[in-house]
Amino acid sequence: MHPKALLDSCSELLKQVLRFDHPADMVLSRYFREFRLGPRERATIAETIYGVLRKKNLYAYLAQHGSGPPERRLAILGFTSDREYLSSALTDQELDWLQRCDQVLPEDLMELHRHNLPQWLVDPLKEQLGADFWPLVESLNAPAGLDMRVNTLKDKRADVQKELLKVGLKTTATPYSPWGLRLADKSQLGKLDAFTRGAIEVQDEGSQLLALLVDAKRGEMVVDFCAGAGGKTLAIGAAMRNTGRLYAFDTSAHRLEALKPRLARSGLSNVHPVAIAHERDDRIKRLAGKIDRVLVDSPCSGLGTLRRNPDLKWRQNPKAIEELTAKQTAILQSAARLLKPGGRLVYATCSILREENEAIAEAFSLANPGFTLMEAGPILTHMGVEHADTLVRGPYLRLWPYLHQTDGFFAAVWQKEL
Ligand SMILES: C[S@@+](CC[C@H](N)C(=O)[O-])C[C@H]1O[C@@H](n2cnc3c(N)ncnc32)[C@H](O)[C@@H]1O
Repeated sequence: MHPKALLDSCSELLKQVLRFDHPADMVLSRYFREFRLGPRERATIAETIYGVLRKKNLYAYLAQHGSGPPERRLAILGFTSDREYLSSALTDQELDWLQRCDQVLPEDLMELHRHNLPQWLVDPLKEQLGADFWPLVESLNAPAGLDMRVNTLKDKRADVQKELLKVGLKTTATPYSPWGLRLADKSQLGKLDAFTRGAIEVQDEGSQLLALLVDAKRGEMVVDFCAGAGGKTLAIGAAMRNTGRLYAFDTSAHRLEALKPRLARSGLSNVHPVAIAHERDDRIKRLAGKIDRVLVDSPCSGLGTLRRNPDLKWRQNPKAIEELTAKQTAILQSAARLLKPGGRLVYATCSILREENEAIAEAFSLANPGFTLMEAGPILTHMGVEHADTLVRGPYLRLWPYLHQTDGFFAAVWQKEL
């Protein structure tokens, strides 16, 4: 594709994405389904769009001084291909403006143009993190790597690693999860034999650690309350060695549908997907007091995944967070009723906000004296996770991209009294 056409595609897509009517990945997949492009062109377009979303404050500021349609100026600033290739698509005026942009020094910029966050997010993050605010910002504005979980029901991690190396994919064992492999470069895994036979699934190391906290055992009754497309369900089902009964609940039948082909690949037959109407559904009431372990991977702002979904920081707002926290409280309270005496409850999010994490857990502990908060660190150590003490803040699991190279995750664990 000629660089001029590629830049035009980026500008057109930015116009749609920056309306924030739909998630950016949805807009991109629709575009790629409509226009058949090569893998390099798709990568350039996607990275340019994500690059602009990551640095929207800065680019909008620099774009004020250029000429031509604003989306084109943003696309030029975020364009990920090499400068020579880009230059061949630009007018002399644009080249001149771009050169002036290159000369702007970070120390001359206002804070808002350096952190590229909406102000409502800056204050709570600074309060929570102090001097670590800037390392966090830097990590959130960088693209994420690609982690996989090895399905230990089918293969050993070391064997899969050797198999992938034979087809030219160099991986390293993830430092914390005993199930994980990390790819140095992003690759398409869908056609690999290891993928089609269910030996690997794409899953962030942080998500793997959440499934490890459940510590589901052979023969148990387990509920994944917000199973979605089943990322954690598959990990828990394999940990149960395909025995017992694992219910995968979700209010979205559509998301549960996406679990089915993954289940077929995984070889698991202990998983029972159930679409529920809401968290007080009658089907849940029938299971009250019968379940050994419950994972609540709660709907949340997703702000821990900004490396992969940078549009979320522009799509979320304080009102939406408030609504989410009410939902999180209600779901956790309902899910807790499922547990047997002595059972384990895990509440998790992929948010970095205290409101969706510690605040929900603290309120639950206060309202439910029959549940004892457990220390996440020793549980993870018991599960074979090295350096688990570096993954926690107090009793809670707290993962950060700048510290752990995972998405941002939170988890709290309770035991119901005997
Ligand atoms: C964070 S996502 C789950 C991701 C999934 N566990 C995974 O590992 O891929 C949260 C899920 O909660 C579901 N959800 C929202 N409200 C719910 C409710 N009241 N009860 C159960 N699930 C709900 C959403 O449909 C969404 O799939």
